[in-house]
Amino acid sequence: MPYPTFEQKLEKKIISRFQKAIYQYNLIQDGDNILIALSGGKDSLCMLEMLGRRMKIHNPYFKAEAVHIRMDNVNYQSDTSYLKSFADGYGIPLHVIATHFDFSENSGKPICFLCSWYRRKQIFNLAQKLGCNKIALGHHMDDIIHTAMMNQFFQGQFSTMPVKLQMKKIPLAIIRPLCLVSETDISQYAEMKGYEKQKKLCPFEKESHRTNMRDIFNTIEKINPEARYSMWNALEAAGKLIEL
Ligand SMILES: Nc1ncnc2c1ncn2[C@@H]1O[C@H](COP(=O)(O)OP(=O)(O)OP(=O)(O)O)[C@@H](O)[C@H]1O
Repeated sequence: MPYPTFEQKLEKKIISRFQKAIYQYNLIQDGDNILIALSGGKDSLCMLEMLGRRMKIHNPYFKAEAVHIRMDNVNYQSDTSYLKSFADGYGIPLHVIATHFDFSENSGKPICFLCSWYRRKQIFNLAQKLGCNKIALGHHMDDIIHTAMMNQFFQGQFSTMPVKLQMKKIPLAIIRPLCLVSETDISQYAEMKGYEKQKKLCPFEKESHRTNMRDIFNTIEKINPEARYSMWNALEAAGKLIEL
């Protein structure tokens, strides 16, 4: 039998990490109705592919729909016809919602915060309208670790984005099925599968604390290549990965 190629090994690795997350953190159960948040970036495309492939196996048995939010007054472009046909390829209907927010709103909050808040609001509204009990977001392991670093260094808290978060007031949970997958693996996979890149990125997306954390963490990983697992274990031991 021929040795598996790099591509085959990468695909197997991503699938096995995705499955491990589903079982280890009990992210998906029989009968779930999941709304997949699809930005059009590599992470949420990969998440949709993994969920779509898993859905066909019927173990666990769940249904899924997807949503893409377009901010009309932010100058970026996503190819919605590509996103529709991508989701369609896995039998997942895509809802596209156009919305906008008021830049002049004098709340003192940064634009990225406001944009993300309005986007989340639309996603939550649609999930409730469709009777979904879960929303899947495409954050990966690096996102979760960088957030933990930011919270620790800027907020004085040891916390992060949980892999599963049950809302207190509404019957909805947020899940992050790519939580055990690294950004490098997703980038290589996206390249290998020929995922289309977004046409024009958001003009407000620039240097941020998140970019700084990524650079610092890259340096840490050069010193200790196991650092991410150490950080993950610390978050797990402190009960920061699940909020029920
Ligand atoms: N416009 C959007 N419509 C629907 N979901 C979104 C949108 N923007 C972000 N999301 C969801 O929130 C997650 C995190 O968003 P973030 O902005 O960090 O990711 P991104 O860099 O835009 O794209 P991706 O994570 O897909 O590569 C996304 O993975 C996706 O699940």
